[in-house]
Amino acid sequence: MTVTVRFAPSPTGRIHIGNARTALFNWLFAMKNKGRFIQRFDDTDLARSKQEFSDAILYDLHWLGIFQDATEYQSRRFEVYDAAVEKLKQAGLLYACYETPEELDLRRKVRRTRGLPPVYGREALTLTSQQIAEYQSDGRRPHWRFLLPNFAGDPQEPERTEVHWNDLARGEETVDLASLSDPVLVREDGTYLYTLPSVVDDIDMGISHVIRGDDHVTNTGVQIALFKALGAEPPVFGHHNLLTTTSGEGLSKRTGALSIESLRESGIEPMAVASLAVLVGTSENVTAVPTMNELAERFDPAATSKSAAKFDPDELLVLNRTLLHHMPFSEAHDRLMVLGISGEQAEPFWLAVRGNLDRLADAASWWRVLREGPQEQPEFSDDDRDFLRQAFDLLPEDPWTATIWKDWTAKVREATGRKGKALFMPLRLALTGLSSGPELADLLPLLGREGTMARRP
Ligand SMILES: Nc1ncnc2c1ncn2[C@@H]1O[C@H](COP(=O)(O)OP(=O)(O)OP(=O)(O)O)[C@@H](O)[C@H]1O
Repeated sequence: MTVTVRFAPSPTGRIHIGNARTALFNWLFAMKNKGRFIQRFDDTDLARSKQEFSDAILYDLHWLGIFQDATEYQSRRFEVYDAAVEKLKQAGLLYACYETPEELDLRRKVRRTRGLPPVYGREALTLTSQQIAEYQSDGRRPHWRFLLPNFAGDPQEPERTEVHWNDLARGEETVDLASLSDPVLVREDGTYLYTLPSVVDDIDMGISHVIRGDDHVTNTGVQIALFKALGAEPPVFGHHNLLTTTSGEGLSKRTGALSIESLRESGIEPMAVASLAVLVGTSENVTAVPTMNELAERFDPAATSKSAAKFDPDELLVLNRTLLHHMPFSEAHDRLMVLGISGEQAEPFWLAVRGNLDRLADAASWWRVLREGPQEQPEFSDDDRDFLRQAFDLLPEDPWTATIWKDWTAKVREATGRKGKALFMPLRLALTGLSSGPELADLLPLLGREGTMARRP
């Protein structure tokens, strides 16, 4: 069996870190199993869905390192859903209901006072043709409910209303269909709710594994019943825990909180985002994983905890630094070019500064320091200025060797008697204008003798 997974967001805003967790779980699962990844846009709500959001979601996924084998739009597939509706009607599994929301509300209240579960009592199944004609002449249009089976496909156990599945992330799961109303699949105005298009597409697109957030656990019972009603074998399901903000609030595309776009714009590396989005809320340690292949090796859907996990963007900065500190020049090359960092010095420069970066773009300010000198002239005491002049006069002549920094500072130490911070700090300030930064032993060869002498106070 070919493993085929899908990520199916509604294109109603930019995706957030929780959506990214779902997309990554699917992508890593496909990677591990040499499977296919289908990007499917749940855009049946034509009023709220926008093409610009679908495009932006693809952009965000590509930035993260997720590449789809196919892209599908539910809004282009209405005939397929209409055909499934016909099939269900023919089988007597989709029935017309005429109740208004107020009438349904009243019935629920009555059921509650009688101690019955507040589910739909299937009253529409017993409507006479005269009652239906009356509703229709009143201008009422039906909505359509799916008749849930009162046994989970097993004629030997007609009393059983429970649906069981072995969840990839949560293990054995059970939903009791008796606790649910027959779900509405088609609204009065003929539009579809989420359930039917999703199941029809999963069948049509050969989805073997449905991996998504645990906000869908209850839906799964109904969906398994619908797969069976449409004559298909249900896929394997996996429901991972949701991510929340640090204060425990849920995420929504509509608020824009923790959007992938905002994380990218704040200069975070995609693999820092992916590492935290996948490993947080699991029994794995959260570390910066440099490549998707390595993350796929660490990924285990069964390692997720059952409760929601807090996503702390401050943790991203730590992971970001670790990734940058080890990032090879070949990986940084193109982005450094965009920052104007190129030429022979680009590689030694990168190796010198990467250990000091919070964000890759910060390399530009170090490049400026190197090219133009300190951006702010430091104030020196008379003592330090005398010391610096003496030190710069001791700068060895060309050609320099790899040990130039060691050689120079040894001479300075000997001549001035200064050592430790008293020796290094004025030199660092004179060379860079800053009190901390990359190893001066690495910067000095990049400055060259001329560049270094130009910084003599
Ligand atoms: N906070 C979250 N943490 C993890 N996964 C989530 C989270 N929110 C949504 N998902 C998952 O993202 C996928 C896409 O869902 P959907 O498009 O409905 O996103 P949403 O953010 O919940 O929706 P909305 O547009 O209503 O804000 C689903 O599989 C869902 O389970």
